[in-house]
Amino acid sequence: MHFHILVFILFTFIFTYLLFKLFLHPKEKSINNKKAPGPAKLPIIGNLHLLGTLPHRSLHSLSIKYGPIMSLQLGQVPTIIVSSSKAAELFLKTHDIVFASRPKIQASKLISYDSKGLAFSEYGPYWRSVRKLCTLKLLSPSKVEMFGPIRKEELGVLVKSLEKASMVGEVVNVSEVVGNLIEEIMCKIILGRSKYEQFDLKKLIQEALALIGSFNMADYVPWLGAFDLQGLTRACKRVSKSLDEVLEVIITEHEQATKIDKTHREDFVNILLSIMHQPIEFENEHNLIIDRTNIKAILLDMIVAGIDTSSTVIEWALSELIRHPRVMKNLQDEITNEVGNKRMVEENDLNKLNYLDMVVNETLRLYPVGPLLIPRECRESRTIDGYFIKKKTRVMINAWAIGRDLNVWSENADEFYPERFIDKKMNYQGQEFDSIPFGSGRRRCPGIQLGLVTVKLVIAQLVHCFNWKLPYNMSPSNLNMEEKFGLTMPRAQHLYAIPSYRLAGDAKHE
Ligand code: HEM
Repeated sequence: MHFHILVFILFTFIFTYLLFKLFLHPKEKSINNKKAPGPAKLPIIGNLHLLGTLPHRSLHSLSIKYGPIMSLQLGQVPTIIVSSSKAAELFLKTHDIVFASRPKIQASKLISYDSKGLAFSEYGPYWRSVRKLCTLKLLSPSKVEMFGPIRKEELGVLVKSLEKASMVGEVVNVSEVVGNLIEEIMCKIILGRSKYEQFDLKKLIQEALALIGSFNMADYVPWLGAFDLQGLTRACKRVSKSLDEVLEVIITEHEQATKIDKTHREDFVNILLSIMHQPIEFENEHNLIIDRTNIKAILLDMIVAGIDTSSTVIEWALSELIRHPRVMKNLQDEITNEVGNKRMVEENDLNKLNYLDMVVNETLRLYPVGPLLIPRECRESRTIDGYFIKKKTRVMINAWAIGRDLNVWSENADEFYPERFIDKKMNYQGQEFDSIPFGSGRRRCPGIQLGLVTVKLVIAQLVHCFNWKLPYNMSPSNLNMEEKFGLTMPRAQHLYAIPSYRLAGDAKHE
């Protein structure tokens, strides 16, 4: 019985699709507008089969054939892939407002309260208000500085445990300890604490990250979504229910603590609760009164966007430093010259460490954690560089390809060579397009400052306090550097290394 219904539905869709192709397509063509070049597509799936397991690499190869503005059909979604810095500037600066929206994806609808957070909400008064709120109240320079003691404390704990490991020559899973460190830091900043006996917050966050990053057929061939063939709809609903329960507990706990003690520590939950039920913005008579659902959606976005990003950058930087002893030595020398060898690095040392900046810029160029940024959606039909782009077209910016463009970065573009940034200062505020690890334009990352200070401090500390060598006498040049594709782009294999403590015996490290 069910089988017959399924066959009937499939035939109905295929029939509708063919009708659409026969009668609508010629009409489209008759409009004299040039489409960006792209590969031939298959019925129903379009070009989905060309993405492969590492879409940023497959799309880069295709762009060499079809050009920096390439047209694809992903299932039923017309898509433009942007693969050069010049083209990115057109989409993210010249015509930024046209491409400042996000497509609705199923995972964000189900997990992130119908996209009521920041990262996946469509462009408009709601997004503008929430963005302003997050930039001013949560991620401003003064707030980033205010959370400095949390970074210092957590990093101190890690250094102590690594010092113990170094005494016995233990092999450390660097990817795991860095991941845990960033999770601890971000959960304390966002939620006030990271450990809860009642539930496994870390596991839930990992599940949510995996679901938001997964490739869901429902987003590309919506009529297939009804069948939930990948089981992702069910998984999203289950994780969303558990996360909601957890957020309710955390918020209620904060509300009760505030009633008892007015001098509570500031974290994102408390900051947001202090403005609950208040209008946060008046714009063309749009008056957003922030409620509990808005707060939960914003908190979730901060957790999802804030944790994996920073830890992935640190993991890649340490891998490249271990692979390049010359660069590692230059960096350690710079830090020792500024800080000495009797104390740990402090946050206010960071602005004197120019070589560290270059190492971080080079890591972000080669390993942008969001290789295709977060997809954009075209808000109105527009002709860009002679190519007609229809309203609702999805736009993906291949930041990975842009950072490795031979025309911009010369023939050694694939090499880790921080010195290329000696005369090229990067501030990621939307002026440069040769490397765009934080995106650009209105939707660029609002957590740049928090991300950069965390990444720089952790890298500086770990190479200042320790020398690192690969286990089992592995040669640095043999370290596997393959990546995995997802919401972020981490190493395919965890990084393992042996630390040896290098500060003076009486050095202070708290
Ligand atoms: C080194 C660390 C980080 C990197 C490399 C990074 C990268 C990115 C990228 C590529 C985007 C998409 C931009 C676009 O579409 O143009 C983004 C968006 C975003 N990031 Fe970050 N990010 C980092 C850290 C953070 C942190 C620490 C937070 C907050 C706790 C954060 C919050 C967000 C949010 C909320 C968005 C969505 C913005 C919007 O759509 O308006 N990020 N980030």
